Amino acid sequence: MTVQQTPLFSWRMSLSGKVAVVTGAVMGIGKAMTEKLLQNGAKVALLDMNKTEAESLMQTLTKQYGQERLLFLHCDVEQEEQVKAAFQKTMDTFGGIHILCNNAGILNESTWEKMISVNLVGVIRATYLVLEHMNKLKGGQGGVIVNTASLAGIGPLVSCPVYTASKHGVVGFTRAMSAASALSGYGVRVNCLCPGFVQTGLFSNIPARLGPFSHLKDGTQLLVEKFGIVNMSQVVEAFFELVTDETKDGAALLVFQQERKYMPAVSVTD
Ligand SMILES: NC(=O)c1ccc[n+]([C@@H]2O[C@H](COP(=O)([O-])OP(=O)(O)OC[C@H]3O[C@@H](n4cnc5c(N)ncnc54)[C@H](O)[C@@H]3O)[C@@H](O)[C@H]2O)c1
Ligand SMILES: CCCCC[C@H](O)/C=C/C=C\C/C=C\C/C=C\CCCC(=O)O
Repeated sequence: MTVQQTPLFSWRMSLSGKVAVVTGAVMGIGKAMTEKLLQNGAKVALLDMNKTEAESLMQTLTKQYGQERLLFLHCDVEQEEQVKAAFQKTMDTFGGIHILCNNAGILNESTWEKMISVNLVGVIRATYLVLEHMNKLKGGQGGVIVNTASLAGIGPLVSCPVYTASKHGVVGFTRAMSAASALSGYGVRVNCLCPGFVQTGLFSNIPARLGPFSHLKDGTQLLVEKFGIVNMSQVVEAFFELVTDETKDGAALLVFQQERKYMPAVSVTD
């Protein structure tokens, strides 16, 4: 990968000509990530289940960035064959995959097994499948994976125990997978993004999403007031740092309303 040295010892990867895949790409945080990648010269494959939103987004993006840098692929991250086919189509169209953003996620404590399936199993599945293309030991060019976790990946969102579990799982998987990749020589960095509350579709109709814990909605509202709402631009800047800063591997970047900070790694061997 092309790197440029910038002050303060950070190594920035240029995105010009790089190929990125974003899951959950047509709305909310995934859409903002997609736009940031395009603004910085990447080609992007947008994977999502929502064909209607995809259609209008693709029209807008095509006008701005050109058809040759874009690909929409209808894909449910729960479906192994769809994810495999989407990566293959991206390889065939753009000739490689350098960046994977495992962003697709849902919040519904009533359908909790599905939530684990999308939020955690989906991330693991896409990671293993993309490594078939990215892993330097398998002829790939290396790359970076950024998983969208949440502040609920490092502390409890009490009204959402299973959502919390799914995001703690994403943080744990990120850290261990990063170390496994480094020790194995895959040439793939793995980081995760942990935003606070962000104004998106997921952050709406909250009481209904809490299912058996809808009676805890007032406490949730207090937590929202305590943490505040994080602007999408802050989320996107944090995401961009995790993608481009070559020194970040196994990092969990917390995004608060006023600041962003890295969660220190905890060692169990010291
Ligand atoms: N909004 C927040 O407050 C917040 C905070 C921290 C983390 N997150 C996380 O950010 C990620 C994006 O959420 P958002 O807030 O942008 O939500 P959103 O609902 O606005 O967007 C989610 C996107 O994912 C897609 N999607 C859902 N299930 C899918 C599946 N099975 N396969 C493929 N695509 C699927 C949807 O169609 C949609 O385009 C999620 O992982 C979420 O947990 C959200
Ligand atoms: C019901 C709203 C759903 C939004 C989900 C989304 O992922 C956002 C969650 C944001 C914050 C709440 C989660 C946990 C807070 C607990 C601890 C944070 C610890 C912060 C610190 O250690 O400094």
